[in-house]
Order: sequence, then structure tokens, then C-alpha cells
Amino acid sequence: MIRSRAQQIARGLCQIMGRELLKGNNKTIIRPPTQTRQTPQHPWSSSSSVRTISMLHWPFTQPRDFSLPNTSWDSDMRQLYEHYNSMCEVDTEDGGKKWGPWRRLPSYNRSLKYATGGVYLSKIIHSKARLFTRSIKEQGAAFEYVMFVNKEEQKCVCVFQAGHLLEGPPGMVHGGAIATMIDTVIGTHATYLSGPVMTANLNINYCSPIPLGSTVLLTSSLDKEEGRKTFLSSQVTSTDGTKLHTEATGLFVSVTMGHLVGA
Ligand SMILES: CCCCCCCCCCCC(=O)SCCNC(=O)CCNC(=O)[C@H](O)C(C)(C)COP(=O)(O)OP(=O)(O)OC[C@H]1O[C@@H](n2cnc3c(N)ncnc32)[C@H](O)[C@@H]1OP(=O)(O)O
Repeated sequence: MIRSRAQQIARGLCQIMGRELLKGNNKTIIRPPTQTRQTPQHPWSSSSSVRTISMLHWPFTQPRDFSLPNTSWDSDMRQLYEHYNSMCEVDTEDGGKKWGPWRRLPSYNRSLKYATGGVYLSKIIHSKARLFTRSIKEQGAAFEYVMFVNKEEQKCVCVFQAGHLLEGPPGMVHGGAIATMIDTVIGTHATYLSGPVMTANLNINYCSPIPLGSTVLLTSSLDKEEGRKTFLSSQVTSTDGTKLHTEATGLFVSVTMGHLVGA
């Protein structure tokens, strides 16, 4: 049997990841190996969904997580981070800890690194490729952000601080940078809900400019799912929620691993 290059890469990925390649409902699904979690560690694993790409521990190196606080974060960014982070893990009556309603999503400089063995794979497949929003090394210069998801409410929030390299109009954030962040947030949320997806449609209304250097809040909500299609909507507001900067809707279509690796 002759396999396409995409199939060969997808199969290779799955062999390295030590997972099964499942085909069904027009999508190829990566199933994580069964595991028991002792403590809350990473948000992508989900006992009820085999469709989520989960980041399991690779025995040799851990990719750098860019969503953790750094010295460039302003007080708004830190406060909102603490607010949502405190709802990820809550105290129990017996003095222990348990999961709260929110999960912080890690953020690596390549989406490939979310997969088990992805750090290794990213060295051999397009080794210079970087996720657009994580491609600038200087902290605070461009896209500083952290995302949290609430599975119960099917919501996602992102605290975003727009750095000086994202200028559009003088002193304001570039509309393309705002669109990039909206695509990233609702795209990540769609992936969390539906597995591998690609943006098919994105509609954006820019309501008021975002001052350069400021921190804003992006929210993403699931509107509906129809077969392979996941519809979401998003708002960008000031951190206290009183000022609406941008609103958007997006359609994400579930794709196979073959599609993602360039079929
Ligand atoms: C760990 C994670 C970290 C993730 C961290 C990173 C997150 C970053 C997220 C960034 C995401 C991106 O930027 S993705 C990059 C930008 N997007 C792209 O390059 C996508 C290019 N387009 C495509 O590849 C393709 O057109 C697809 C995959 C979108 C759809 O192609 P397809 O698979 O052949 O499906 P197709 O039959 O055409 O369409 C399926 C259904 O969707 C509908 N449909 C398709 N396109 C549209 C459309 N524009 N508007 C309305 N409806 C549409 C069709 O009518 C059909 O409905 P029905 O008949 O079934 O009812």
C-alpha cells in the first residue's frame, strides 16, 4: 500500500508519541495513553474527551511555557493572572487542594510541542518554524498573553498585554495584531473543545482603539457545534470589562492530522 507523505508523517508522529491513530467522523484523532493523574498538572488532559491533544510529560526536556508571569507584565496583567489562576486550584476542607473550574493553558513557541515528543519532533520538522505570537524573544515587546479555559461553562479568557512592536496607528495597537490574538484565542478554544481545527472564517468589528502597552481581556464562548464546524464568538474589553474594544465571530473546521501536516 502506498501512503501519502502526510499519512507517513502522521503515522510517524503517532508512533513517536506512543498513541493510537484513530479515524472516525471524518477526523483523525490522537488518543493519549491511559494515565492516572495524582495532582493537577496540565490542562489539556481531559478524562471525558479523547479528542483533545494532550501534552504529556516527555522524559527528557520540557518546552518553555511562555504563559507564565515575567518582569514585563504590568499590574493589570498580574492581577488578572492571579484572579484566574486562583480559580484553577482550590482548597479542600481537609486542607488539601483540588481542581477548580478554570485551567491555565500552557503556551509554547510551536504548537507541535503540545504533543508528547513534540520537543524532539520540532527539532527535526521545520526546525526554524515558530508560532507567530511567540516568535519575538524580547519579553513584553509584542504578544504577552495567558489563557484560561472553563470546561463547564465552555468559555475561554485571555489576558493580553500589547507590546510596543504591535503599533498600528500612533500609540494604538495594529488591527492585524488584534485579529491575530482573537484567532489565537478562539482557535485554541476550538481546539480544546473539538480537537485539531483550522480557521475557516473570522469576522471582526473594531469598536474602539486599544492603547499600545495596555492590558486587555479577550473572552471566547462556544456558540454552536454542527458536525465538523465549531462556531465561537469573542470580545476584547478593558480589564474591568467596561469598555468594548473589539468583537468577533469565528468558524473553525475540524481537520485530520494529514491536513495539519500539509496533505
Ligand atoms: C494545542 C493547540 C494549540 C494551538 C495554538 C495555536 C492556535 C492558533 C490558531 C490559528 C488558526 C489558524 O490561523 S489556521 C490558518 C488559517 N486558516 C487556513 O489556512 C484554512 C484554509 N482553509 C482550509 O484549509 C479549508 O478550506 C478548511 C480546512 C477550512 C475546510 O476545508 P475542508 O476540510 O475541505 O472542508 P469543507 O468541506 O470545505 O467545509 C466543511 C464545512 O465548513 C463550511 N465552510 C468551510 N469554509 C467556510 C467558510 N469560509 N465560511 C463558511 N462555511 C465554511 C463548508 O460549507 C462545510 O459545511 P457543511 O457543508 O458541512 O455544512
